[in-house]
Amino acid sequence: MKVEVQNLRYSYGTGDFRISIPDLAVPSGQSLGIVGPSGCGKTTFLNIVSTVTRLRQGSLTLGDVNPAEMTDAKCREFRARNIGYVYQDFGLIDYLSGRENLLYPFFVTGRKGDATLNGRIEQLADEFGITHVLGRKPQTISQGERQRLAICRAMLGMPSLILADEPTGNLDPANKSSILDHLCRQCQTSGATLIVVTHDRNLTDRFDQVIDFSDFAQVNR
Ligand SMILES: Nc1ncnc2c1ncn2[C@@H]1O[C@H](COP(=O)(O)OP(=O)(O)OP(=O)(O)O)[C@@H](O)[C@H]1O
Repeated sequence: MKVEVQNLRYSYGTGDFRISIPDLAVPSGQSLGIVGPSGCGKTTFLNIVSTVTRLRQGSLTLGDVNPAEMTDAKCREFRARNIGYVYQDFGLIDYLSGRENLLYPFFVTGRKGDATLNGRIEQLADEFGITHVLGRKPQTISQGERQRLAICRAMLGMPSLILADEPTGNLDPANKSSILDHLCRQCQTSGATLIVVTHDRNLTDRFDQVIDFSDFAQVNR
């Protein structure tokens, strides 16, 4: 899914933070790495692209869809079908097992019982080395295992866009590299567009383009 942004301006109701992006495009199937200091708006941008944060100024186009023309309910459905999001804090639900966490987003689309989906869980869990945590609750597994679970959840529905906020932040250097390679490879195979926020500039050579968000943000402190 092609992601295109033009003349985007965003600020929160409180605070001095402002972001302004004149023009940014990620062609379908390509990858973008976002770098920049803490607080420069990387997560804010992912939330706008995911349609969770509604844009008030400028335009965002996802494939041939303009989210500004859609209701919140339509955006929610669009998101569930087309976008996988690896949250910075993982966003796993404590009282659900690993497997239930993977399936949770599919309640929205009614695909929870889908046999293909269940088969893909086994395959992804094997590839990401988390088969042993599928029956366990998030608080009983390691940070790195939680992170890999969150990545698998984002990839499970074969979305055409994957947004990942520091997806390797809690992993050791060898795992960082291999998990990111894996994420990029999976996206290449499925043709998904990938946008990754990272603080680690050693990892950015994998992406088709890299943008430093300090060029876009204004923060008065
Ligand atoms: N809900 C909110 N209301 C007001 N200000 C906010 C809100 N969420 C974030 N901010 C501010 O907006 C700015 C950008 O935040 P954001 O989380 O997008 O930064 P970031 O680049 O992802 O940071 P980090 O690398 O630390 O995760 C920060 O100054 C933050 O304090």
